[in-house]
Amino acid sequence: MPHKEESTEFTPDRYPPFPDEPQFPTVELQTISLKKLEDHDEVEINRAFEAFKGRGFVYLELAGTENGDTILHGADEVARAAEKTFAMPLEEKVKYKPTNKELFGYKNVGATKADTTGTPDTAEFFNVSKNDMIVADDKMRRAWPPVVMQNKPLFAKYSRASHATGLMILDILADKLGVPREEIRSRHVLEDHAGDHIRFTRGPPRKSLEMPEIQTPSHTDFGTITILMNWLGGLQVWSESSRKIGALEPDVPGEWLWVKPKRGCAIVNLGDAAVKFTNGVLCSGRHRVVPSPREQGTFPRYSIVYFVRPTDHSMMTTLKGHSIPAPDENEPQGVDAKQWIYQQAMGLGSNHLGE
Ligand SMILES: O=C(O)CCC(=O)C(=O)O
Ligand SMILES: [Fe+2]
Repeated sequence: MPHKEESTEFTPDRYPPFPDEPQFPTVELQTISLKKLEDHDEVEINRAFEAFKGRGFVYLELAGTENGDTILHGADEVARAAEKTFAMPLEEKVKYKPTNKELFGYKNVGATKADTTGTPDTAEFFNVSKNDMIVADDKMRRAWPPVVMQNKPLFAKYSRASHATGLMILDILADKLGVPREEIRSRHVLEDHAGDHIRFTRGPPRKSLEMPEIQTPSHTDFGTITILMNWLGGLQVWSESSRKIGALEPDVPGEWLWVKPKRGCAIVNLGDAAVKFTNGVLCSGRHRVVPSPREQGTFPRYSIVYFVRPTDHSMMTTLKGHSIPAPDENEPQGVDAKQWIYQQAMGLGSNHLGE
C-alpha cells in the first residue's frame, strides 16, 4: 500500500510566485555569494560590508559550499520537522514554555504585542537551542518533544553550518573594522552556552483580503547575525535604516517594503548585538512579518531562522577597532549577553517569558 503523504502543510512545490504588482513594493537587497566570500573575493567582501553598514540585510546565495548546501537543503527538512512539532496538541506544546530567562521552547500565538495598543501577534514559534542539539542527550539542559529528539542530528548539523557561516561573515566584518577576528570569535564559541537557536515559525493562512493581522511585530533581532530561510512573502523591512536599539515602532519616517523570497538564497541580517559591539557602525534592520500577499496567503507560512548570539557570559561592550568610534566614557559596564538579550526581549513586550 502506498504511504500517505507526510508533509501536508509545508508544500513549497505548490507555492505561487510573489505577486509582481506595484501594490507590493519590494526592497532591492544585494545578493552576496557565499562561495565568493569563502574564496576571499575582494569585490564581494566590499559589497557585503557596505550592505551590512547600510540596511543590514542581504540575500546570501548558498549553493556551492559545504555549509551553504547544508543550510539550503537542510532548511526544507527542518521545516518538515517544524510542521510535525506544531501539529502536536496545544496542551503538549505549552509544556515546553521558555524558562530560566531563556527564549528556548514554545511561543504561542498572541504571546507578544504587535503594536503599542496591544494587538496580539498571530505566529507561533518553537526555538530549539543550539547547545542542546550539539551535545549528548544526558548533557542537555532542557526536555524536548519526541519529534525534536528524533531530528537532533539534523538540527545539530544545521546549527553547526549556520553558526560557521555567521562567524565567517563576522570575520569579514572584523577585518574591515580593524578588529582582531579572535575578539569576535571568542564571544561566539560554538560549544559555549549562548542564546543561539533554530527557530521554527508558523503563521496561519490570511484571514481577510485587507490583511490587518501582524504575524510577527516590528522588531530588530537581538543577536549578532541571523540566517533566515523562508518560502513565502510576508517579511517586510523598514525602508529607512536606523541604529536605535529596542523600540517597538520604527523611529524614522519611512514605509514597509516586502522582501521577496529568493530561491537558493538565505536572507541574512545583523542584530542589535552587532550594533552594540561596533558602536553603531553596523546596522540591525527593522523588520516584521505580515500574512503573505494574494494567493500565497492561502498557505500557512513557515520560516526557519538561525540566530547567532553572543555567548551568555560575553560582556556587551564596544569592540576596539580602527573603524569603530570609541564609546562614551560612561558606557555601562557589567551587562552580560544573557541578561542583555533577556532585557531586549522584555522590551519588545514578550509576556510569555516569565522569569
Ligand atoms: O519569518 C520570517 O521571515 C522572519 C522571522 C523573524 O524576523 C524572526 O523570527 O525574528
Ligand atoms: Fe527577526
